[in-house]
Amino acid sequence: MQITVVGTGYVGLVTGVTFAEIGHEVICTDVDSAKIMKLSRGEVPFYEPGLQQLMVRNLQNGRLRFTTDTTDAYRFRDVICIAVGTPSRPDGAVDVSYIEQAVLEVAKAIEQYTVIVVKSTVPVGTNEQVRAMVQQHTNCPFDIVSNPEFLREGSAIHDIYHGDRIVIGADSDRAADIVTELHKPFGTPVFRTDPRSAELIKYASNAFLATKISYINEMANLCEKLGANVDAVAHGMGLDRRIGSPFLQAGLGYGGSCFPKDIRALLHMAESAQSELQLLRAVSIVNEQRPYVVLDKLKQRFSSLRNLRVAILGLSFKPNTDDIREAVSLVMMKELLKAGASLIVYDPIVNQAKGNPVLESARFAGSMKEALDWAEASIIVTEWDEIRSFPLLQYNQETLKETIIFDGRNCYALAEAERAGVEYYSVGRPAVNERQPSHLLHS
Ligand SMILES: NC(=O)c1ccc[n+]([C@@H]2O[C@H](COP(=O)([O-])OP(=O)(O)OC[C@H]3O[C@@H](n4cnc5c(N)ncnc54)[C@H](O)[C@@H]3O)[C@@H](O)[C@H]2O)c1
Ligand SMILES: O=c1ccn([C@@H]2O[C@H](COP(=O)(O)OP(=O)(O)O[C@H]3O[C@H](CO)[C@@H](O)[C@H](O)[C@H]3O)[C@@H](O)[C@H]2O)c(=O)[nH]1
Repeated sequence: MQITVVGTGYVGLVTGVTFAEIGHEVICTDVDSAKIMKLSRGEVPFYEPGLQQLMVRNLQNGRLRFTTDTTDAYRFRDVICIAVGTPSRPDGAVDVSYIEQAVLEVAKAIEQYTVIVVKSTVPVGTNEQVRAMVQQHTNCPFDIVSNPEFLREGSAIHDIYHGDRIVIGADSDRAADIVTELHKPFGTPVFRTDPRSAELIKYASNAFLATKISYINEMANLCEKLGANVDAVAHGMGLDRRIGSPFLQAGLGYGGSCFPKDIRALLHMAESAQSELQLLRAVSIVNEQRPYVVLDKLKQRFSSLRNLRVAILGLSFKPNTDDIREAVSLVMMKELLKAGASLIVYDPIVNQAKGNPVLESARFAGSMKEALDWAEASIIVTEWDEIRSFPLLQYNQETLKETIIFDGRNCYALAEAERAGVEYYSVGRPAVNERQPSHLLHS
């Protein structure tokens, strides 16, 4: 099929490249001309494992191309997928202006029956609004299909090939058949429904996953009071197939470009519809407290954080991505700087401030060792493989002094910390080699 993907961010680019890989003729377009130039040269502007290789292969075989020319991109296509951003407004509502702008350009350009697929995460009712907008600007026949995306950053290619479902929200059987056909080579089960339900499935799914995370994080708080181990609790719970083990990893909570934004959006949608989502409100509050749970441990250990040298290990909102949107590392750094601490940061991929004011106030280390050499306390924020597999024994041996470890992602077994003789604080588990509060280390 002749496909166009609008927006070359994490979703758009991965979608375009994988559609080309399964045999479609794909054009990707973006308003950001610098990005399009970069992509045309075969350079992926962000870090996503496996994407570069797949993209270059499809550029070379001619099934994939990039352009800023919207007439070229929209005129004679079977399917146009919209994958532009839908950020939060200050009140939590979704800013759909990028969708509106993209759709307007599509409506003005199409010259044959076209299926317009909305892949972006959009509030319930948006697909209907989009239909009305397109109708006003074209006499061409068209259909709108809601087709929310469920990929995760860091494992996006894997997720596209091994998805649990493809949701198709359409009023037209003809359009739903085309979108089903489009995805057929992936072999993923298809669920067809109406557009409003499809739109809500996306938000309800993200909110449910976030609920699992906040639930286990509250259990972690309780474990600390009762002397239980949250990793054992999560494991034992997850063995029940009705519960399942994914998304029960306690820690610093969820961040990223989706969960926080989508939960704000769902709360806003519910409020506008005079429907109260009490559970989801609590999920969000629990999540906002997570960085402070670990920061409080630091405050208890050191009576003052002033001039304390702290290493932040991991900056991205999760491993295997360079995305720092709503990353918990930024909240923690801001609070530590406010308390007068000095920071060194290390992340295997995020190695510059990217114009972020919080990151600009920290020193970047070129390696874990450099960060540990300098720091008196280390906070594990993102569980990159390199960070989680760093031998605990080396924390002290490398530095020839004691580095107190605050592990926000429970990367190490408690027995390992005991064996290594390190002073180790994690989440929802007893402390190892706990010492009394002191100023000594940084006096
Ligand atoms: N990031 C994820 O993992 C993920 C997963 C599932 C769903 N989503 C949803 O998918 C959507 C896109 O997310 P993202 O993270 O890929 O966004 P992104 O911010 O990384 O990229 C969006 C791209 O759209 C481009 N754009 C904006 N207006 C445009 C227009 N009129 N024409 C052409 N291009 C335009 C921007 O320049 C940018 O390159 C959002 O609704 C998001 O909630 C994201
Ligand atoms: O047990 C867990 C699992 C995740 N997280 C955190 O939750 C956040 C989100 O993680 P993840 O869901 O793996 O990454 P995303 O790329 O944000 O993907 C989510 O958001 C996307 C955008 O909507 C959806 O498409 C995906 O299905 C959904 O998983 C990260 O900060 C993780 O550290 C935990 O704290 N504990």
